[in-house]
Amino acid sequence: TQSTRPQRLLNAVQKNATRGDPRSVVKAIDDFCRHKEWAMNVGDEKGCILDSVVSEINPAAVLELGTYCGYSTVRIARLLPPHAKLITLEFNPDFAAIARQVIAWAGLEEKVQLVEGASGDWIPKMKEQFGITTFDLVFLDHWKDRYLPDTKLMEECGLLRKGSVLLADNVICPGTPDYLEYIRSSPRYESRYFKSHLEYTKVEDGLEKSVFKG
Ligand SMILES: O=C(NC/C=C/[C@H]1O[C@@H](n2ccc(=O)cc2)[C@H](O)[C@@H]1O)c1cc([N+](=O)[O-])cc(O)c1O
Ligand SMILES: [Mg+2]
Repeated sequence: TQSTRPQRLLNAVQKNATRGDPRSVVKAIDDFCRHKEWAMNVGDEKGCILDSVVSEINPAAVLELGTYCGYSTVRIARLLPPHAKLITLEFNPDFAAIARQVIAWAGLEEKVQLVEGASGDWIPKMKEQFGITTFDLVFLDHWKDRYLPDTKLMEECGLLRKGSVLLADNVICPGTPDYLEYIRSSPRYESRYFKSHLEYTKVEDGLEKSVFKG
């Protein structure tokens, strides 16, 4: 049977990365996507911006929307302090199965809770299911038309506190125009655009960092 791209990406990790070494897992995926098959990971260039935002916040509770193969999950989790938790939501069970193995290869299972299902269903259940009060950081990288409804849902569910940071991938390419319009015009957020490039290409893309004012 034909393998899928996520399966080939996992094979590249298992072949080229060292177990328990998150940096080598990140490098193996970037090498695979740059030289073998493009895949929609945040990538190394935008990944460095992600790293700096995570390190600046030093978050105890992180939510990632859109795990895919677990590339950004590993990038974020490797920087978290002990006892910090990253909850990552993945809708596609095949992607989730691959991501679990990538996260395990990096040795980060203790810090990551991968939850299968739709963000719209799970966001309202975060508090009761996972004992979350608020998230210090949310990384949005799932379906682009879900960024805005899910942000409004997180506000309504009281999952954001004064100072919570939303970091959104792909605000230029593929683009999230309704989200950008909302977040940049809302008095409840301080937003800043980090110009970069679409992963593994020269096309412009960037990350929007938005701090919730409460
Ligand atoms: O489309 C993009 N991303 C959509 C990601 C979607 C992921 O989020 C999951 N999800 C998890 C929970 C949900 O509720 C819904 C989906 C989906 O099952 C998928 O794993 C994209 C596209 C390009 N591109 O160049 O075309 C570049 C990028 O960086 C991108 O992120
Ligand atoms: Mg993306």
